[in-house]
Amino acid sequence: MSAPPPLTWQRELGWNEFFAQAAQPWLAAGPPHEVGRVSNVGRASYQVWTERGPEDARLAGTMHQAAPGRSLPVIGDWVEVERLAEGQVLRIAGVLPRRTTFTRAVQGGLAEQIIAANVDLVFIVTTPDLDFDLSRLGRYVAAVQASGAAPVVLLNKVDLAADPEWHLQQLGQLGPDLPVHAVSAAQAGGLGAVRSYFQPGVTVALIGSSGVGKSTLTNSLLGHEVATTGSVRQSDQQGRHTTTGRTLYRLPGGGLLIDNPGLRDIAVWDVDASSARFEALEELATQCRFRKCTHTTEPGCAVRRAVERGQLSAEVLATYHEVHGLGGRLPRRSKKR
Ligand SMILES: Nc1nc2c(ncn2[C@@H]2O[C@H](COP(=O)(O)OP(=O)(O)OP(=O)(O)O)[C@@H](O)[C@H]2O)c(=O)[nH]1
Ligand SMILES: [Zn+2]
Repeated sequence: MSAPPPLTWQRELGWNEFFAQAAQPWLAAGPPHEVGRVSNVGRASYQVWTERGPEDARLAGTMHQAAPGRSLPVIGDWVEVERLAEGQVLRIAGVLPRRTTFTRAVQGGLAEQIIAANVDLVFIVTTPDLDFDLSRLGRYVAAVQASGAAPVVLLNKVDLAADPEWHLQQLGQLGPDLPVHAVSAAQAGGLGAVRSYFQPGVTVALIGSSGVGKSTLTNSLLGHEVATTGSVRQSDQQGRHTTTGRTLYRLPGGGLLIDNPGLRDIAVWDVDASSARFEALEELATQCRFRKCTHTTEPGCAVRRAVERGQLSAEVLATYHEVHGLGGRLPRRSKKR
Protein backbone atom coordinates (compact mmCIF):
# COMPACT_ATOMS: atom_id res chain seq x y z
CA MET A 1 0.00 0.00 0.00
CA SER A 2 1.48 3.33 -0.95
CA ALA A 3 0.98 6.54 1.00
CA PRO A 4 -1.08 9.30 -0.61
CA PRO A 5 1.03 12.11 -2.14
CA PRO A 6 2.03 14.57 0.60
CA LEU A 7 0.52 18.00 0.55
CA THR A 8 2.46 21.01 -0.60
CA TRP A 9 2.48 22.73 2.80
CA GLN A 10 4.21 19.68 4.24
CA ARG A 11 6.86 19.64 1.53
CA GLU A 12 7.50 23.30 2.14
CA LEU A 13 8.03 22.54 5.79
CA GLY A 14 10.59 19.85 5.05
CA TRP A 15 8.39 16.77 4.79
CA ASN A 16 9.74 13.95 2.66
CA GLU A 17 9.46 10.21 2.03
CA PHE A 18 11.37 9.44 5.21
CA PHE A 19 8.70 11.06 7.38
CA ALA A 20 5.84 9.95 5.15
CA GLN A 21 6.83 6.34 5.66
CA ALA A 22 7.24 6.72 9.42
CA ALA A 23 3.88 8.50 9.77
CA GLN A 24 1.99 6.11 7.54
CA PRO A 25 0.40 3.99 10.31
CA TRP A 26 -0.66 7.13 12.17
CA LEU A 27 -2.11 8.91 9.16
CA ALA A 28 -3.75 5.77 7.81
CA ALA A 29 -6.16 5.86 10.76
CA GLY A 30 -7.56 9.10 9.35
CA PRO A 31 -9.03 12.03 11.34
CA PRO A 32 -8.36 13.27 13.94
CA HIS A 33 -4.82 12.10 13.14
CA GLU A 34 -2.57 14.71 11.54
CA VAL A 35 1.10 15.65 11.47
CA GLY A 36 2.87 18.93 12.06
CA ARG A 37 6.29 20.39 12.67
CA VAL A 38 7.36 21.81 16.01
CA SER A 39 8.11 25.50 15.54
CA ASN A 40 8.53 26.53 19.15
CA VAL A 41 8.97 24.89 22.52
CA GLY A 42 7.89 26.61 25.71
CA ARG A 43 8.13 25.39 29.25
CA ALA A 44 4.82 23.54 29.18
CA SER A 45 3.49 24.29 25.74
CA TYR A 46 4.43 23.76 22.15
CA GLN A 47 3.74 25.42 18.88
CA VAL A 48 3.22 23.10 15.95
CA TRP A 49 3.06 24.13 12.34
CA THR A 50 0.21 22.43 10.53
CA GLU A 51 -1.75 23.03 7.36
CA ARG A 52 -3.45 25.90 9.21
CA GLY A 53 -0.19 27.58 10.19
CA PRO A 54 1.40 27.73 13.65
CA GLU A 55 -0.92 26.34 16.32
CA ASP A 56 -0.65 25.81 20.06
CA ALA A 57 -0.19 22.24 21.15
CA ARG A 58 0.13 20.18 24.29
CA LEU A 59 1.62 16.81 25.02
CA ALA A 60 -0.77 13.87 25.28
CA GLY A 61 -0.73 12.29 28.74
CA THR A 62 1.05 9.21 27.47
CA MET A 63 3.94 11.35 26.21
CA HIS A 64 4.82 12.31 29.77
CA GLN A 65 5.58 8.75 30.74
CA ALA A 66 9.19 7.80 30.29
CA ALA A 67 9.67 4.88 27.97
CA PRO A 68 12.72 3.44 26.25
CA GLY A 69 13.41 5.37 23.11
CA ARG A 70 10.78 7.97 23.90
CA SER A 71 11.91 11.54 23.70
CA LEU A 72 10.03 14.78 24.13
CA PRO A 73 9.52 16.96 21.04
CA VAL A 74 12.22 19.49 20.21
CA ILE A 75 12.29 22.33 17.71
CA GLY A 76 12.27 20.99 14.16
CA ASP A 77 10.59 17.70 15.05
CA TRP A 78 7.79 16.26 12.99
CA VAL A 79 5.09 15.11 15.37
CA GLU A 80 1.91 13.09 15.28
CA VAL A 81 -0.95 15.29 16.45
CA GLU A 82 -4.60 14.82 17.22
CA ARG A 83 -7.05 17.54 16.37
CA LEU A 84 -9.69 17.47 19.06
CA ALA A 85 -12.85 19.53 19.05
CA GLU A 86 -12.64 22.91 17.34
CA GLY A 87 -11.15 25.48 19.69
CA GLN A 88 -9.10 22.95 21.66
CA VAL A 89 -5.34 22.93 21.36
CA LEU A 90 -3.69 20.19 19.34
CA ARG A 91 -2.49 17.16 21.21
CA ILE A 92 0.96 15.77 20.45
CA ALA A 93 0.80 12.00 20.53
CA GLY A 94 4.21 11.05 19.18
CA VAL A 95 7.51 12.19 17.72
CA LEU A 96 8.47 10.88 14.29
CA PRO A 97 12.01 9.55 13.81
CA ARG A 98 14.61 12.27 13.33
CA ARG A 99 16.86 12.64 10.32
CA THR A 100 19.41 14.78 12.13
CA THR A 101 19.82 15.65 15.82
CA PHE A 102 21.75 18.32 17.65
CA THR A 103 22.64 17.15 21.09
CA ARG A 104 24.46 18.70 23.96
CA ALA A 105 26.18 17.00 26.81
CA VAL A 106 24.50 17.31 30.19
CA GLN A 107 25.33 15.95 33.65
CA GLY A 108 29.02 16.42 33.06
CA GLY A 109 29.02 14.46 29.83
CA LEU A 110 27.06 11.49 31.21
CA ALA A 111 23.91 12.18 29.24
CA GLU A 112 22.85 13.86 26.05
CA GLN A 113 20.02 16.28 25.52
CA ILE A 114 18.55 16.81 22.08
CA ILE A 115 18.08 20.49 21.31
CA ALA A 116 17.02 20.55 17.66
CA ALA A 117 16.00 18.01 15.06
CA ASN A 118 15.85 17.66 11.30
CA VAL A 119 18.21 20.53 10.49
CA ASP A 120 19.70 20.14 7.01
CA LEU A 121 22.25 22.93 6.92
CA VAL A 122 24.03 24.87 9.62
CA PHE A 123 25.54 28.27 8.94
CA ILE A 124 28.49 28.74 11.24
CA VAL A 125 28.80 32.50 11.56
CA THR A 126 32.07 34.19 12.46
CA THR A 127 33.60 37.64 12.00
CA PRO A 128 37.04 38.96 11.02
CA ASP A 129 37.78 40.17 14.54
CA LEU A 130 38.36 38.70 17.99
CA ASP A 131 35.81 35.97 17.30
CA PHE A 132 38.00 34.51 14.58
CA ASP A 133 39.44 31.28 15.96
CA LEU A 134 40.13 28.47 13.54
CA SER A 135 40.42 25.72 16.13
CA ARG A 136 37.05 26.59 17.66
CA LEU A 137 35.46 26.87 14.20
CA GLY A 138 36.93 23.48 13.41
CA ARG A 139 35.14 22.03 16.42
CA TYR A 140 31.86 23.56 15.28
CA VAL A 141 32.30 22.05 11.83
CA ALA A 142 32.89 18.65 13.42
CA ALA A 143 29.87 19.06 15.73
CA VAL A 144 27.63 19.99 12.81
CA GLN A 145 28.82 17.01 10.82
CA ALA A 146 28.21 14.76 13.83
CA SER A 147 24.61 15.98 13.97
CA GLY A 148 24.01 14.81 10.42
CA ALA A 149 23.63 18.32 9.02
CA ALA A 150 25.98 19.96 6.50
CA PRO A 151 28.12 22.92 7.64
CA VAL A 152 28.53 26.22 5.74
CA VAL A 153 30.81 28.97 7.08
CA LEU A 154 29.76 32.61 6.84
CA LEU A 155 32.36 35.30 7.41
CA ASN A 156 30.09 38.17 8.44
CA LYS A 157 31.00 41.86 8.89
CA VAL A 158 33.38 41.52 5.98
CA ASP A 159 32.91 45.30 5.55
CA LEU A 160 35.09 45.68 8.66
CA ALA A 161 37.91 43.46 7.41
CA ALA A 162 41.13 45.08 6.27
CA ASP A 163 42.11 41.93 4.42
CA PRO A 164 39.07 39.66 3.83
CA GLU A 165 41.12 37.41 1.52
CA TRP A 166 43.39 36.45 4.39
CA HIS A 167 40.42 35.34 6.49
CA LEU A 168 38.85 33.44 3.62
CA GLN A 169 42.11 31.71 2.91
CA GLN A 170 42.39 30.73 6.59
CA LEU A 171 38.83 29.39 6.61
CA GLY A 172 39.70 27.36 3.55
CA GLN A 173 41.97 25.31 5.79
CA LEU A 174 38.95 23.95 7.66
CA GLY A 175 38.23 21.52 4.87
CA PRO A 176 38.50 21.25 1.10
CA ASP A 177 34.76 20.80 0.55
CA LEU A 178 33.53 23.25 3.15
CA PRO A 179 31.59 26.14 1.55
CA VAL A 180 32.76 29.55 2.84
CA HIS A 181 31.03 32.87 2.04
CA ALA A 182 31.93 36.44 2.89
CA VAL A 183 28.86 38.49 3.79
CA SER A 184 27.84 41.74 5.34
CA ALA A 185 24.46 41.21 6.96
CA ALA A 186 24.17 44.87 7.99
CA GLN A 187 24.74 46.07 4.43
CA ALA A 188 22.93 43.17 2.73
CA GLY A 189 26.20 42.27 1.01
CA GLY A 190 26.79 38.78 -0.35
CA LEU A 191 23.36 37.57 0.71
CA GLY A 192 22.51 36.17 -2.72
CA ALA A 193 24.82 33.22 -2.16
CA VAL A 194 23.32 32.68 1.28
CA ARG A 195 19.76 32.85 -0.01
CA SER A 196 20.47 30.23 -2.65
CA TYR A 197 20.71 27.60 0.11
CA PHE A 198 17.09 28.16 1.11
CA GLN A 199 15.38 25.79 -1.28
CA PRO A 200 11.79 24.78 -0.42
CA GLY A 201 11.78 22.35 2.50
CA VAL A 202 15.42 22.95 3.45
CA THR A 203 15.91 23.71 7.15
CA VAL A 204 18.81 25.94 8.11
CA ALA A 205 20.11 26.89 11.55
CA LEU A 206 22.48 29.68 12.50
CA ILE A 207 25.14 29.27 15.14
CA GLY A 208 27.97 31.48 16.29
CA SER A 209 29.16 33.56 19.22
CA SER A 210 27.11 36.41 20.59
CA GLY A 211 27.44 39.54 18.47
CA VAL A 212 28.58 37.96 15.21
CA GLY A 213 25.33 39.10 13.58
CA LYS A 214 22.95 36.14 13.66
CA SER A 215 19.91 38.31 14.37
CA THR A 216 20.90 40.85 11.74
CA LEU A 217 21.33 38.03 9.25
CA THR A 218 17.99 36.48 10.21
CA ASN A 219 16.21 39.81 9.74
CA SER A 220 17.89 40.42 6.36
CA LEU A 221 16.96 36.98 5.13
CA LEU A 222 13.37 37.24 6.29
CA GLY A 223 13.03 40.75 4.95
CA HIS A 224 11.52 42.06 8.18
CA GLU A 225 12.37 42.42 11.85
CA VAL A 226 11.73 39.26 13.79
CA ALA A 227 14.84 38.47 15.72
CA THR A 228 15.82 40.74 18.56
CA THR A 229 19.29 42.00 17.80
CA GLY A 230 21.61 42.06 20.73
CA SER A 231 19.65 39.73 22.97
CA VAL A 232 17.07 37.01 22.94
CA ARG A 233 13.82 37.93 24.61
CA GLN A 234 12.27 34.99 26.33
CA SER A 235 9.77 36.33 28.85
CA ASP A 236 6.75 38.57 28.65
CA GLN A 237 5.99 41.35 31.17
CA GLN A 238 4.83 38.90 33.81
CA GLY A 239 8.09 37.05 33.46
CA ARG A 240 6.35 34.00 32.07
CA HIS A 241 7.83 32.13 29.22
CA THR A 242 6.07 33.11 26.06
CA THR A 243 5.78 31.16 22.88
CA THR A 244 4.57 34.01 20.72
CA GLY A 245 7.98 34.54 19.14
CA ARG A 246 8.36 31.67 16.75
CA THR A 247 11.77 30.23 16.37
CA LEU A 248 11.14 28.34 13.14
CA TYR A 249 10.71 30.84 10.32
CA ARG A 250 9.67 30.39 6.73
CA LEU A 251 11.61 32.45 4.24
CA PRO A 252 9.68 34.37 1.58
CA GLY A 253 11.38 32.45 -1.23
CA GLY A 254 11.16 29.04 0.45
CA GLY A 255 13.24 27.27 3.03
CA LEU A 256 13.13 27.41 6.81
CA LEU A 257 15.32 29.06 9.36
CA ILE A 258 15.65 27.89 12.95
CA ASP A 259 16.73 30.56 15.38
CA ASN A 260 16.58 28.96 18.76
CA PRO A 261 18.36 30.18 21.90
CA GLY A 262 19.45 26.67 22.84
CA LEU A 263 20.99 26.11 19.46
CA ARG A 264 22.46 29.59 19.32
CA ASP A 265 24.36 29.02 22.50
CA ILE A 266 26.95 26.93 20.74
CA ALA A 267 29.13 26.84 23.80
CA VAL A 268 26.80 24.32 25.37
CA TRP A 269 26.97 21.83 22.57
CA ASP A 270 30.59 22.42 21.65
CA VAL A 271 31.10 18.74 22.39
CA ASP A 272 34.84 18.61 22.47
CA ALA A 273 35.16 21.51 24.84
CA SER A 274 32.22 21.00 27.12
CA SER A 275 31.84 17.31 27.82
CA ALA A 276 34.21 14.99 29.57
CA ARG A 277 37.04 17.50 29.81
CA PHE A 278 35.08 19.61 32.25
CA GLU A 279 33.84 16.84 34.47
CA ALA A 280 36.48 17.45 37.13
CA LEU A 281 35.86 21.17 36.99
CA GLU A 282 32.12 20.78 37.35
CA GLU A 283 32.58 18.40 40.24
CA LEU A 284 34.72 21.03 42.00
CA ALA A 285 32.23 23.77 41.15
CA THR A 286 29.64 22.15 43.40
CA GLN A 287 31.86 23.29 46.27
CA CYS A 288 32.06 26.94 45.16
CA ARG A 289 30.45 29.33 47.63
CA PHE A 290 28.12 30.72 44.98
CA ARG A 291 25.91 28.40 43.01
CA LYS A 292 26.36 30.46 39.85
CA CYS A 293 30.08 30.99 40.37
CA THR A 294 31.88 31.83 37.13
CA HIS A 295 35.25 30.91 38.66
CA THR A 296 36.72 34.28 37.77
CA THR A 297 36.76 36.67 40.74
CA GLU A 298 34.22 35.27 43.20
CA PRO A 299 35.35 34.63 46.78
CA GLY A 300 35.21 31.04 47.95
CA CYS A 301 35.75 29.61 44.48
CA ALA A 302 36.71 25.95 44.80
CA VAL A 303 37.75 25.77 41.16
CA ARG A 304 40.38 28.51 41.34
CA ARG A 305 41.59 27.11 44.64
CA ALA A 306 42.16 23.75 42.93
CA VAL A 307 44.10 25.46 40.13
CA GLU A 308 46.25 27.27 42.70
CA ARG A 309 46.96 23.96 44.43
CA GLY A 310 47.82 22.31 41.16
CA GLN A 311 44.86 19.92 41.35
CA LEU A 312 43.27 21.24 38.17
CA SER A 313 45.13 22.49 35.13
CA ALA A 314 44.92 26.21 34.46
CA GLU A 315 44.42 25.37 30.80
CA VAL A 316 41.18 23.51 31.49
CA LEU A 317 39.85 26.52 33.38
CA ALA A 318 40.98 28.89 30.61
CA THR A 319 39.21 26.76 28.01
CA TYR A 320 36.11 26.64 30.19
CA HIS A 321 36.11 30.45 30.35
CA GLU A 322 36.62 30.71 26.62
CA VAL A 323 33.74 28.36 25.89
CA HIS A 324 31.45 30.25 28.25
CA GLY A 325 32.47 33.63 26.88
CA LEU A 326 34.24 34.72 30.04
CA GLY A 327 37.66 36.23 30.37
CA GLY A 328 39.95 37.62 27.71
CA ARG A 329 39.85 35.81 24.40
CA LEU A 330 42.84 36.41 22.22
CA PRO A 331 42.66 36.06 18.47
CA ARG A 332 44.45 32.87 17.62
CA ARG A 333 45.86 32.95 14.13
CA SER A 334 46.67 29.30 13.72
CA LYS A 335 49.17 28.70 10.94
CA LYS A 336 48.44 25.11 10.09
CA ARG A 337 46.03 22.63 11.51
N1 LIG B 1 29.77 46.41 10.43
C1 LIG B 1 28.88 45.42 10.52
N2 LIG B 1 28.15 45.25 11.65
C2 LIG B 1 27.26 44.25 11.70
C3 LIG B 1 27.07 43.37 10.60
N3 LIG B 1 26.13 42.48 10.95
C4 LIG B 1 25.75 42.76 12.22
N4 LIG B 1 26.42 43.84 12.68
C5 LIG B 1 26.28 44.48 14.00
O1 LIG B 1 26.77 43.60 15.01
C6 LIG B 1 26.02 43.75 16.22
C7 LIG B 1 25.55 42.40 16.72
O2 LIG B 1 24.64 41.87 15.78
P1 LIG B 1 23.52 40.80 16.18
O3 LIG B 1 22.78 40.48 14.95
O4 LIG B 1 22.73 41.26 17.36
O5 LIG B 1 24.40 39.58 16.65
P2 LIG B 1 23.91 38.15 17.20
O6 LIG B 1 24.85 37.15 16.66
O7 LIG B 1 22.47 37.98 16.90
O8 LIG B 1 24.13 38.31 18.74
P3 LIG B 1 23.34 37.56 19.94
O9 LIG B 1 21.90 37.96 19.82
O10 LIG B 1 23.99 38.09 21.18
O11 LIG B 1 23.57 36.09 19.74
C8 LIG B 1 24.88 44.70 15.89
O12 LIG B 1 25.23 45.98 16.36
C9 LIG B 1 24.82 44.68 14.37
O13 LIG B 1 24.33 45.90 13.82
C10 LIG B 1 27.85 43.59 9.41
O14 LIG B 1 27.74 42.88 8.41
N5 LIG B 1 28.74 44.61 9.45
ZN1 LIG C 1 33.92 28.97 41.35
